[in-house]
Amino acid sequence: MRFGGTTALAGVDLTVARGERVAVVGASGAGKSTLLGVLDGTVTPSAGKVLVHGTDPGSVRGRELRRLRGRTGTVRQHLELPGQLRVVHNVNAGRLGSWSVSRAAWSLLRPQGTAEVAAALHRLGLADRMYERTDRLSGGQRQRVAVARLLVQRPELVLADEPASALDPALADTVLAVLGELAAERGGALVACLHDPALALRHSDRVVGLDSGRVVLDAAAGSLTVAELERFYGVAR
Ligand SMILES: Nc1ncnc2c1ncn2[C@@H]1O[C@H](COP(=O)(O)OP(=O)(O)OP(=O)(O)O)[C@@H](O)[C@H]1O
Repeated sequence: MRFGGTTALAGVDLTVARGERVAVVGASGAGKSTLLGVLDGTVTPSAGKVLVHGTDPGSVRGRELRRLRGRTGTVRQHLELPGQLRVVHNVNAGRLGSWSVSRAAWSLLRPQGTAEVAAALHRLGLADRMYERTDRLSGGQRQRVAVARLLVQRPELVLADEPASALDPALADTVLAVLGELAAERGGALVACLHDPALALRHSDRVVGLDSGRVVLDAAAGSLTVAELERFYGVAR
């Protein structure tokens, strides 16, 4: 993947299998977010081939593309949750793709499927925030709303870009555990970019390390130590 004169990903050859929880690690600018973008179809690779759920996203259109996209869910680093909407609407946005236009429109007046929204928020410690305006929440609370959105979407492939960056250690563990469970519920996979080496090792089966867009580490999480991983973040302790 090239952006003008910058090579963000080069020669990446990677297969993620069902049931895997993969932590993607690497220093800032290593290509982690670009890799997730290529997987969820928001970044079109300048060369090479990507298959998601066995399909090249660039080869399908219309309903087939929407169905394919519905099977992948992403929590982004700079998530854009419309602040003026209440939490319930932002969570329900996760399943707009599976609703009719009339149901989606009606839901803005009378929120639909609130039991599932409440259950998702409860899982993330936000049970009492369902009808609050999203812009009244803290950064960490908004991050969890974005995760709740994935819980109601129920994707098979769960992609997360620093999903715990604004959270305290206990909540970071909760969110990573919930994301792993979500992928497992559909027999899918979790691919998460994580800056915290200990968190990455606790919540992944496999660690993929990027350096200047290349895969320089691909190992079982159980075979790595926190100290070894810190090297990939340029962290000196
Ligand atoms: N839309 C873009 N336009 C131009 N360059 C880009 C774009 N997106 C990424 N890049 C460049 O590609 C490289 C990889 O960026 P990427 O965001 O994937 O890194 P990262 O590992 O996710 O970093 P961080 O940990 O800081 O989020 C960087 O050099 C970045 O400047």
